[in-house]
Amino acid sequence: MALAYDPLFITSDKSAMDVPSTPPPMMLTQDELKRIAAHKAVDFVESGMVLGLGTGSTAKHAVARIGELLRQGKLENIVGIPTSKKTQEQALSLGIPLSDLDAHPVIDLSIDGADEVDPHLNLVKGRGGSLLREKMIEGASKKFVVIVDESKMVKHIGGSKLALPVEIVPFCCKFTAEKLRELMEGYGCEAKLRLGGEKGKAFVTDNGNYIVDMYLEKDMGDLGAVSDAILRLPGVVEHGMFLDMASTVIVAGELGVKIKNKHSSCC
Ligand SMILES: O=C[C@H](O)[C@H](O)[C@H](O)COP(=O)(O)O
Repeated sequence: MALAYDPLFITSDKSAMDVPSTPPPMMLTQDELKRIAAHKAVDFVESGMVLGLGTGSTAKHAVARIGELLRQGKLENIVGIPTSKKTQEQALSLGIPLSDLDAHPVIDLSIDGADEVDPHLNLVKGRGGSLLREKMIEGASKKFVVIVDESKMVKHIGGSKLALPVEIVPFCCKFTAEKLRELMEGYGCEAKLRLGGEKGKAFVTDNGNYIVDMYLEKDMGDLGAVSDAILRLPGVVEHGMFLDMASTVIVAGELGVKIKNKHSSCC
């Protein structure tokens, strides 16, 4: 059944977004909203581009769409740089030619989901465990388009009582988790080693590392200072705060699609 969704209701203007131009459409599922945001992002893709391919339940719709356009001959000469083994598998199954950052150190456009987005377009990512490769690839991108459903929009990242993931080396992981907890104690932090690996063991990232999920009770305030402090801890590989990296965030909600661009997004 066709969705009762008005694709023409797209705005990058806050005031316009606040006043819906169409009656509320029928309820869309979260997955339908994710797909709508993903397809809108793929409109930015042009033939000949080197593309960062994101990971997760939203990004998979973008990868599928890119595969579909290639198959239809509407896109040509695309090279994809996958941000995880899972995305690599999906892209290969769709016939998307793949490469890596060694061969393509500059990426034209990356498209990926996020766990949280604040009004300045700072992100939390990595609840799916792919934050390191994502940060490397998206950080090497001329344009980074983030795709989310409206449930991901928050006032302050990391303060939602959902996890801020930190990738750490497996060596003495409890020691590093405790150091993280101590560092973030002032924010009411609980630090948990992520499980979900074989036989209930630790979750292992594509890079052979572990993840500590930090649950914070308070907002972090100076995100840059917190980021630096986390990265200074020996044993930490990377964290899931993506500060000042997104060029554009595409938010799909019940009332339409909102496009937020860097430097014109705030408040
Ligand atoms: O590690 C996972 C990635 O950062 C994902 O992009 C993020 O967790 C958002 O995933 P989803 O689109 O499934 O909510």
